[in-house]
Amino acid sequence: MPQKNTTLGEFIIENQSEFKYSSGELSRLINSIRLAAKVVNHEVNKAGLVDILGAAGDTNIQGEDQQKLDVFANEAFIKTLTNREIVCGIASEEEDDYITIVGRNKKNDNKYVVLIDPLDGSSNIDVNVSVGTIFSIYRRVTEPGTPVTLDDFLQPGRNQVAAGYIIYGTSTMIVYTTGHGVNGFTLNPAIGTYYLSHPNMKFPETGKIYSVNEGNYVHFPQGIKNYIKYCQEEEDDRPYTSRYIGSLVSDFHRNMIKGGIYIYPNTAKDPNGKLRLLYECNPMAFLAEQAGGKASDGITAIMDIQPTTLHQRTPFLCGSIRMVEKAEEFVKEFGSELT
Ligand SMILES: O=P(O)(O)OC[C@H]1O[C@](O)(COP(=O)(O)O)[C@@H](O)[C@@H]1O
Ligand SMILES: [Mg+2]
Ligand SMILES: [Mg+2]
Repeated sequence: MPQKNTTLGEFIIENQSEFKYSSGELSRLINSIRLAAKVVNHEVNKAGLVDILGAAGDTNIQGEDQQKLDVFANEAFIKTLTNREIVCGIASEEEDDYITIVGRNKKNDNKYVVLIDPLDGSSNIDVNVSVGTIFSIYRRVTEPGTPVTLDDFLQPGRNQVAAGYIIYGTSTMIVYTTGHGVNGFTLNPAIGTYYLSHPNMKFPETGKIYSVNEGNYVHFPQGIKNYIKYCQEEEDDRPYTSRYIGSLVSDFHRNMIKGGIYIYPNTAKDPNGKLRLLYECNPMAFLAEQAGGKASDGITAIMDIQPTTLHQRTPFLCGSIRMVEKAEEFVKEFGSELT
């Protein structure tokens, strides 16, 4: 068990050998994400004082109004990763297409691709509610020395070599996995160092919290409607408590610590769900499974879905294993079709 208060830098080095390709590249990659997260954290913490609140004036490929902080975070992560010569490609929620990084030596020999949601919970930026960054890392499938292709990004979640999130909340934390459990590190802002504060994080097997935007209830599939009614019944350990921050990272983080389920189903407005498979659902699913939880679209495990497009969406159920299993029972019995 890792020692509490180990710094993130020490932890990365100590655990490098766990990683089957351990040539230090992945460690350098995680270190770069740590650096970019500090840059973004610095801006988030003083958001009201600098011109970083509000819309940036453009829309992204999802048709969403980009917030200034979406654009700032996107640029910070892309710049930091590009300058460190460790990735051969980056895909982002805020970029229409993937970015090819040939590298200073123009040899395309870097081995990893990174997919990011630079700023998660954009609707909460202007109201000082916690937001995050989500990242997913794969080893490329194409030969090093050749340009990266879409195939390097459209890999099933099972192929992830690392994934995690940064939460910019009452404290700033990095929570990640390389397939050997989930660990959380808290930033000591006075000295700019992350310390291991949450070793070996585990989802409680069950919980009493459900997180869903009930404002969309009438547009939910019957199975999800019935599961929400089940959560609200006066029976056994129910009713559960409804908690919904509206930032996936923050709702996930709370549920992983306290036990709970997060649901964003398909709706009339979003027939394939709202959340993006590659840079929201896959990384959270990897963390969930590594922490003993579960993540599916109601029927199929998220990490078993074969992606077909960069920004594809999926219905998402994620959290404590017993709660996700129960919700899946309702989906199987009453269907995921829209009513
Ligand atoms: O406002 P809604 O429809 O409930 O959606 C909230 C969900 O959408 C998101 O904000 C989508 O992420 P982005 O902010 O990165 O676009 C999630 O963080 C959150 O869980
Ligand atoms: Mg998001
Ligand atoms: Mg986002």
